[in-house]
Amino acid sequence: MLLSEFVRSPKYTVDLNLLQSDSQRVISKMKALSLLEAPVSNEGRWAGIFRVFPSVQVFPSGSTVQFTEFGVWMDDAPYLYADTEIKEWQFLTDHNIIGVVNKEEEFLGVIYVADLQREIHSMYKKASERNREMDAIIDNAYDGILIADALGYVTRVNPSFCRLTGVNEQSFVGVHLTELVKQGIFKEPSVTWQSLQERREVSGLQRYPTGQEHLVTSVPIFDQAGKIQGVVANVRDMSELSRLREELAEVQDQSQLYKTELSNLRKRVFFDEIVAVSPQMRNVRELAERVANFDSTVLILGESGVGKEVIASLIHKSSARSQGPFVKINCGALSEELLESELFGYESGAFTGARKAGKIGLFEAAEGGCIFLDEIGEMSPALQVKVLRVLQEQEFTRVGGVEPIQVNCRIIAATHRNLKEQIRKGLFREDLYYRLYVVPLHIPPLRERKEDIPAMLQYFLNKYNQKYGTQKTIHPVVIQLLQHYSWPGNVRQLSNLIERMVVTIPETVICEHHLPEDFFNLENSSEDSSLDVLKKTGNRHISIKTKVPNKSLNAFNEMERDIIIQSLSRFGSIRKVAQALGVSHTAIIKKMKKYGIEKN
Ligand SMILES: Nc1ncnc2c1ncn2[C@@H]1O[C@H](COP(=O)(O)OP(=O)(O)OP(=O)(O)O)[C@@H](O)[C@H]1O
Repeated sequence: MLLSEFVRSPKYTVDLNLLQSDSQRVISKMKALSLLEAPVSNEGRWAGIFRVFPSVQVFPSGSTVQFTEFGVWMDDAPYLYADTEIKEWQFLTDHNIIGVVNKEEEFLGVIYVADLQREIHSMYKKASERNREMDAIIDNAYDGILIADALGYVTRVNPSFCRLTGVNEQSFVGVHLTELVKQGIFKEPSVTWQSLQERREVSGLQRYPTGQEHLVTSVPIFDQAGKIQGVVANVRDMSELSRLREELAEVQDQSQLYKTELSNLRKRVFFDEIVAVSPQMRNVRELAERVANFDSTVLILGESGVGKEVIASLIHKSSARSQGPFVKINCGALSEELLESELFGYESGAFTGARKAGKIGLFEAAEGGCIFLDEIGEMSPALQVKVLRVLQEQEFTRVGGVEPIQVNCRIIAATHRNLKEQIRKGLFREDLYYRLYVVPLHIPPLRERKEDIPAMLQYFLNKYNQKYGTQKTIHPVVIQLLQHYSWPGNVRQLSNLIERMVVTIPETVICEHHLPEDFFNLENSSEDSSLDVLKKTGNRHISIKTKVPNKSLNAFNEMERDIIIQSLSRFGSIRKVAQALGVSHTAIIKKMKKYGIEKN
């Protein structure tokens, strides 16, 4: 703070000439203004102070004084330069005012001693408050703090510093930093000493007598003139940090473990959606689960409706690309041109009818995810070349475009065709076949894995009961019957049949006679006839004689005949059978005649 901030214009300034010529007038004026002291200037320069003594005259010893009737003026009265910095009250004066001059000693004004004292007092108060705050901060800091002066002597350490170094305060205060190194309290090189010598911030690890290593950061302190005042060292407890780091690593490990477990669990849930009871289907499921973890191309082989798309979608859902898109296309459902523009997109104006802005293809749409090329065996050789390029170089060109486009998507292909046969016929490229055949997954037809059928029936029954809010069950005989059906449409056909029966049959139990006629009229290659099936179910009480079955009976007739035979053996009389089946007595007799059934 500079003195100039306190300079004020005096209430009344006395001109030396006036004082000498007419001191009485000066005194009257001062009295009128209730002033005891007034600065005296001589041609704009500081000359001294004129003091009015109301009664007794006191003359400071050694002063050069000039008397008037009631006052005295002193030409050695105090004055200060305006740029004096106020640090403390350094001089004593018995005057109320002090003159202030500039460098040329021209009179600028006065300062009132009382003002100055008040200001200095408040400065001290603030400084001591700040000191107390600083003390509290330093003493309570969790980090260790050491302060040394410009020469390197320690002036202060806080309790944390003593705790971290394991050395008491007395061993530090007043001791030189190099001495502390000599005593082995600080290991060479001392970060703090280095910071002081090099006049810059220095950080480093220091090992202390506790055996522990801590991070020290030392910062030199400069005054306004850039002169070094000392150094402050901050010591951070690294043991706490390394403990936290270890804890964090442990938590991260654990969270990684949970993530893996969660993703495995999710995979399990996805794969549990697939009915797989037969060993063949279990193998397919296991293999699909395994390949899901790798980004390899998968070729799924199998008849229509066996579940190729289900498997492809599950592989995607449980792969690392699961957050990306799963794009599917049936290559057999579109013409070559349309399929090409669907798969690869086209540039603007590529062909008549093309959109002006062009269009992105499905390969681009599958970026970061997976593309499922269903019925790839139906694709034309020209397009096969383009797909091969995607597989080999991960790039393609849009229809009508020249710029290659990079793509990152996993390819899963499927076909019901025998691709080897197609290659022989020249319809499928061998190079593409081997590119696709990295991991082949063969899904057998339903007729080759009959163990799956009861579980499938139950699975679809639950699914459609849930969907339609019904509570249908299936009679065990129907299960047996359906298990031995050849299922040309595989799982899709089975699913459709159950849905149809759940929604069309009014009764709760789905029985043989509910099976639709057209279902059995379908030419199928079941190796067992329905009749054989019923026989195999082995009702030991059957005492029904049947003639040799008529070879021309179709599946439905066979089933009708089986139902009558089975009902007769169960209920014992034609009347009861008619009742149970909800038809007339004569209708049963007619049917028995038709199928050559005799009741003993
Ligand atoms: N193992 C299975 N478990 C449960 N549902 C299945 C299973 N296999 C197939 N499905 C069901 O059968 C239906 C047909 O399956 P999907 O469409 O996957 O067969 P696909 O082999 O791809 O047929 P296409 O070759 O005609 O496209 C789907 O509704 C699917 O949900």
